[in-house]
Amino acid sequence: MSATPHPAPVPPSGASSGSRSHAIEPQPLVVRTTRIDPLPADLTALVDLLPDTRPLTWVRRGDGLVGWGEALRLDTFGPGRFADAEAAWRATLARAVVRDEVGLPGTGPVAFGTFAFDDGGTGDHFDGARPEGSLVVPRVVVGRRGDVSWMTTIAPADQLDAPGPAALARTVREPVTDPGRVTLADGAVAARDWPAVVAEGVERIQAGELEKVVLAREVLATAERPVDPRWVLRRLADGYSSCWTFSVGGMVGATPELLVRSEKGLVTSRVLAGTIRREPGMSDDDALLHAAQLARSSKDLEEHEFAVSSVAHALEPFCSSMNVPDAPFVLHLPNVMHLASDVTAVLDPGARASSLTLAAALHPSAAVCGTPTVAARDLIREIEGMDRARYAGPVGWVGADGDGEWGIALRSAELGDDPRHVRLFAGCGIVAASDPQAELAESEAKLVPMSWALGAA
Ligand SMILES: C=C(O[C@H]1C=CC=C(C(=O)O)[C@@H]1O)C(=O)O
Repeated sequence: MSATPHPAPVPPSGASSGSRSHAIEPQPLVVRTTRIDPLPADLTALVDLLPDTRPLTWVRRGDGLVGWGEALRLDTFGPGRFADAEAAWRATLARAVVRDEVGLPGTGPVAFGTFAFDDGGTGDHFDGARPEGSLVVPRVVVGRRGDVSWMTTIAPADQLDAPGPAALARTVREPVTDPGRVTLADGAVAARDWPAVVAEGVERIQAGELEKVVLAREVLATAERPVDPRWVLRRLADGYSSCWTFSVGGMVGATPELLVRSEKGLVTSRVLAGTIRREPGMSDDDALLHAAQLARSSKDLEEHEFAVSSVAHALEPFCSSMNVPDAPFVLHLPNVMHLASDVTAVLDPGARASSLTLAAALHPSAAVCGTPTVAARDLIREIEGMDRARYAGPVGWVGADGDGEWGIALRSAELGDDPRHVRLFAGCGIVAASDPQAELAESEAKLVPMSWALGAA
């Protein structure tokens, strides 16, 4: 096992140590979950609890988890980034002392995680200095599921805080600030040059090297004032409430794509691929016409089929039965519509697979990489011209029993070390019939949630 644990110092608000410590054996964690009064029902209620430092978030339609502070961080590197994280999480749990008075998914010990798209196998970007995977165990987690709300406090045994609502009161919560004027600029590949990258992808597909590749681009945002992640999270949770709004390790976004949810033996994956733009102010009638056009588009249906089969194929070894819909439905979002399929399966108890194991097996699906996987990943490394970092990688949470939820970090951005700088990402599935200029327009539409959340659009 090669995870690097970062034991917490003694922070009043649970802030991270940020330093590396290879040899320190972390203290066992003491975990306590208690029920708290129902939280207000508005969408951003959970997000509004967050302090401004390194907020952890996984919320949808007002339910989910938020966390802060760092009881422990487990950083992993290279191709073993998932397996090492899983082993380190299990070892942490084996020594933990847990009192869970609620007993729902997301109560008890929880780790939020984020993983890089690429395994760091090759390339100039991978210098071994930046982890390709991180699990963060917060000091405080607040969760809500329907009308049940809870709080979990997690602390190394030698740093116990008073549990329960007192932990909320102790949190230093600065007022949420807006980033001021935000300007956008080209990233590693300029927007005007990106269609040529797509054209190269199309050519390679037409030459028979592969069937589908997902190519992405970045846009760099510079804000007048430091970007407060809570500003972005609130707006995303309000404006994209059917998506999963996340914030882990500086990656923030509102993803419509659920890589996997594993809950009490039932596995769900929402697979998306195939997109049509939704113009601002489009009438409902026009939206329906667009939806019908998307549902009939052979190019989009082909793109979608690759993604669905990659998910079904990856889940199969872990499941005793599976339902793969015959045809996709159209998912309506404020900026785009997608072809979507909800794949459901029953976990084979003999496989003993956690949600993290399933996420590792599913990643990278053809919704973010391509078909065949290795050829597509190699082409991405060769022609995309940027470091995806954690864009399009798994992001989510895992609990003590291995159940959890992992999204794909899409419609996302990376908050920089300089808090005024943000990298926004968007990618498009490319097949033989793709048109580079139309893909550029599609990527612009996929950038809308983050640029809007920043106030740049
Ligand atoms: C890669 C992205 O979207 C994927 C998910 C849904 C639809 C997609 C598409 O139609 O190309 C992409 O496969 C992205 O948003 O950056």
